[in-house]
Amino acid sequence: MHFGGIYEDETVGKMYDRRLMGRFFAYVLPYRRMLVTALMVLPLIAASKLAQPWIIKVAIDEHIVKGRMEGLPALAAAFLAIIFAESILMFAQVYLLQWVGQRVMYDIRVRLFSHIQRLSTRFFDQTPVGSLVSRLTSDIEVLGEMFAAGIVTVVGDILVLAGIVGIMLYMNVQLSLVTFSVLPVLIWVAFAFRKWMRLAFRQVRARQANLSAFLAESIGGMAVVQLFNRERDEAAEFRRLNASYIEANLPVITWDAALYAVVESLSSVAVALIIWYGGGEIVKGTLSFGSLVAFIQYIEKFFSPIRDLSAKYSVMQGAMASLERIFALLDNQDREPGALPATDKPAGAAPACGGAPGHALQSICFNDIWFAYKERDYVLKGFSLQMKRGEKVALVGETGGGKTTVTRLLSRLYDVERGSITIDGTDIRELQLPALRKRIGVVLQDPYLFSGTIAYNISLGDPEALKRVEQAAAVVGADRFIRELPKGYEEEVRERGVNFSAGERQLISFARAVAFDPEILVLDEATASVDTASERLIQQGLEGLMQGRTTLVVAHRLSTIRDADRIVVIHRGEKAEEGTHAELMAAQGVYYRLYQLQFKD
Ligand SMILES: Nc1ncnc2c1ncn2[C@@H]1O[C@H](COP(=O)(O)OP(=O)(O)OP(=O)(O)O)[C@@H](O)[C@H]1O
Repeated sequence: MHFGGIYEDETVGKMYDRRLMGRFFAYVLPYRRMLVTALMVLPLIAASKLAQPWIIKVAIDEHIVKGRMEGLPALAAAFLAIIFAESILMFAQVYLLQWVGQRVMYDIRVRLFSHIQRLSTRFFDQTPVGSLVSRLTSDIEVLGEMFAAGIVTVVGDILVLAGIVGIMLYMNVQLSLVTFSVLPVLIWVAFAFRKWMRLAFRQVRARQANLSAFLAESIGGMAVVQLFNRERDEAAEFRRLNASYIEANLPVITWDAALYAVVESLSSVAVALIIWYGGGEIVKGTLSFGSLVAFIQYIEKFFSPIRDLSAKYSVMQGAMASLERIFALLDNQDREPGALPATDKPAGAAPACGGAPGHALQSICFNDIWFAYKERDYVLKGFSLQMKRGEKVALVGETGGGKTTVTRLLSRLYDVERGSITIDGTDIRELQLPALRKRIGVVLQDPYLFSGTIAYNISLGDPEALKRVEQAAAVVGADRFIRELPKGYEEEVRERGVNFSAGERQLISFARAVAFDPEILVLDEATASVDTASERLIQQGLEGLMQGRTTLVVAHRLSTIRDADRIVVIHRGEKAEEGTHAELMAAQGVYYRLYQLQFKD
């Protein structure tokens, strides 16, 4: 479980990665017009920032010092107008950038989700759901921050900085050089802090990942935690992870605060230098008073983007790490299997079940199939089974024997490694997945219900199935309890169907299978036992469900088994016995012993 280790490999990348940004840019490209508009506003904002101290300088030097009133109101008005224009431009720029950011996030989310939908069952076996959810949510959110935190406006900041340097040099070269003497220190500090911050961030993100993974598991398994009185230990573990997260944050806070303080005091030093040196220049008459005031204002405008640098830096770093993870997922090619061209028929796929494709005697044929989830660890070893159209075959055997696996292979959640499965003589690997899955209706061992109405859960939004909802519910006998619900078919199902009993959930999932009207039915009976009344209901439901369909059922209830046309006993991935209930009982083999075991009471 979740004690100690790091759950997710936390990659803390570079601040800027050309390759990643190049790929990311492809998503921004469709919105280039908006982006360019936002960028075009940047020089205007920079100009208005630069103009303000200049107006003050003119007001002081040309009017206040000289005692000339005329023109002063006009200057004040110009100052106001510039501030007003700047705020409008800022609004436009922030809005445009955020708009682009939101669209880009939307597009990446859609792309990522449809990519995930096409990944194979094996991929989902190996990937924690939590990590996929965070790819689609928090990782993409971080990309949005890149727009929100004004990374793009760094271009604007650079314009402002360059403009300030230019204007200061124009006003007074010597004073500018004196002021700029703090710059080497500033640059050194910024670079040194960046290095330290990067290490600290790595820790923070790793521990944050631990914390989220722990939460996902612990909240997901809350019922177990509560039933086994594990709250105290879970809380202790949470405190530990939480504390280690805070601990990792402390250096970041320290560096952040220190950077802020250092930049702040350097800017004060610069102001002090201006007053000391500039004051002397005024006395000597080589600098105007207005220029001195303008100098001080420019210096403040010079330092403020530098102060924000650390925040922008951390956003960029987070964004690079997120991009890395998002692209890694997009690059994952572990797709659901496609259809093989008929000529590529795998070896060993001879139609051993007899008959030519199209009119074979057997409906379904498992022909010497081998399969392993993990390399070489075979779960099925040369399993064969033939089923006639309309036949009802039950798979039984001890737990872990491979029964469910047989059903998964039939609907191609996984592909067989050796041997073949044919339906009406055609290898299922030659069929397109949607075509194959349209023919097979599957009832899973643990029926999964979505949040939505009952009608939605039966039809899953399929228009054809929707027409058959009530009829399907009636066939499996689910209509009785549904009709008693206050809103009937429109009753809301909460996440995973928690507001329904296990038996009701099963009946809904039976109705779902019927609504899709498949010719083949695969039924993995729930192992959980239900009370006798529900058992009878479910039994009746099953009969309705199986009517007229070729059915492969993983059976746990002996009542289901008894009237199966054939029973196949699977033992450690191999067929141990096959026959009707009566035949197998008479043989007194594995089935007989299983039966005895279950009925010994
Ligand atoms: N997704 C998976 N990844 C790895 N191993 C798996 C996976 N699913 C099943 N197995 C393993 O394959 C074996 C067969 O599992 P399967 O579910 O087919 O058994 P079963 O006969 O249906 O059991 P039960 O009666 O308990 O449902 C088991 O040993 C199981 O641990």
